[in-house]
Amino acid sequence: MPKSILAVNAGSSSVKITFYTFENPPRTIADAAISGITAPPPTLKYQQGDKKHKEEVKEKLNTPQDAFKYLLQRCFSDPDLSEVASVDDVEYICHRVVHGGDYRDAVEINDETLDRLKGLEDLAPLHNFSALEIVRLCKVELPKVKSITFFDSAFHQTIPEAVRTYPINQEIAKANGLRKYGFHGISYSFILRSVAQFLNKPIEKTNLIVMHIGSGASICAIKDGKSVDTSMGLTPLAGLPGATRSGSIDPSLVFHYTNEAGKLSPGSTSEMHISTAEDILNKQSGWKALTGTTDFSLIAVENPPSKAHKLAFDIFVDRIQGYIGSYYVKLNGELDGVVFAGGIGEKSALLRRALIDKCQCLGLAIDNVANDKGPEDEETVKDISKGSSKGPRVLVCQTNEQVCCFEMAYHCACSRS
Ligand SMILES: Nc1ncnc2c1ncn2[C@@H]1O[C@H](COP(=O)(O)OP(=O)(O)O)[C@@H](O)[C@H]1O
Ligand SMILES: CC(=O)OP(=O)(O)O
Ligand SMILES: [Mg+2]
Repeated sequence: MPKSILAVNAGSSSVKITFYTFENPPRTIADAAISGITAPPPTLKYQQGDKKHKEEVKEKLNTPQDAFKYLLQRCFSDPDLSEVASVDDVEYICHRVVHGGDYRDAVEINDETLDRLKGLEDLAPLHNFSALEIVRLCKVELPKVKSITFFDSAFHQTIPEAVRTYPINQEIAKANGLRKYGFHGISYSFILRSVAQFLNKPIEKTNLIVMHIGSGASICAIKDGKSVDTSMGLTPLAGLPGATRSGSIDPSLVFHYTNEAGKLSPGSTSEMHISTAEDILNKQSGWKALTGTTDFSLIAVENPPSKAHKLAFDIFVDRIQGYIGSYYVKLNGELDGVVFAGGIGEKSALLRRALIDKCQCLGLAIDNVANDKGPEDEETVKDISKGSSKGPRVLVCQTNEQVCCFEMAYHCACSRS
């Protein structure tokens, strides 16, 4: 029986795993995810063949490693899942890691690379910590399986110097790696490839403005198939607001917020050096601070339940509109399409309509019926532009970070054998 490849996407509040057959083209064997680790009880979503279900998890899962172990066990013990009955059936584990510093490519994990990645943990403690804890766990508990890490930041290594450099003391900036990195790159490369194919254009001639908007939200300007700017920065906090993140604010706000802000947060461990300010801006801001909910589907409604919900919606539209205007100019108006992706981008017709209405001056227009319908389950890219529109296409892309990790691992494996 061919071995499988396991792709892992660990977030601060969720862990998703997918098993694929190690063959070309790959076939999904099973998909499992735990969400709500930080807001118990956690929920399990499991899909294997036609079997699909969702359940509340009774066990206590305090960390992403607990969730990962639970998911593995759940898959290995499923009598219908004979293709992955134990670790012996796994050839590679591909881990999505948000911050890869200066790494341009995927990295195979060994003592040296793991040490280098540890050095990056402070730059994205909220994201990298959980992913690397799972990498470490795999190294100890599944020592025979090769782990490869794929970085969200790698796609943005093409961002020009004047865009990625912060105007601060450059010696300090270089010594501490303080620059714009940008994230969601695994998703952007999947979207770029899918959209270029949909538009029947070579990737290296494709110009797009892509939004990956979910609980974490960012936007990217792609020129000739390369990232030339993105809204996230040194960390995933910069740019657009999100479920619990403030997005860009005046940095001085930190010093006026509370006098506790600069101290280590009570949630900080000896390995996660998070200040109260980082904790507030990353975990206690965004939709949660404005409305009490982190669920944008309760905010993006025709009749918002409160003024605060309406304000949260309007803030999001305003910030995205600002980036679209700026990126349109950066791309010299030579734009093939504007693409919506991520949980909100793929599911909220209301957000798409409100935003495109505000960008009409760029020639963007949508077909309301196509927009309301959104993409079908198996439809990766859907065109929702108004038929008569001569402007750039408006598209929805159902992104898939897991499959992208798999494809890269497959590519690495093929090029080595
Ligand atoms: N119909 C909808 N309308 C608006 N927002 C939605 C809808 N469905 C899901 N969402 C939002 O999508 C978010 C999840 O997006 P996703 O990209 O999956 O998140 P993550 O950043 O955790 O990977 C949810 O928090 C929810 O707010
Ligand atoms: C980079 C980032 O913000 O990731 P996520 O949206 O999964 O939190
Ligand atoms: Mg995500």
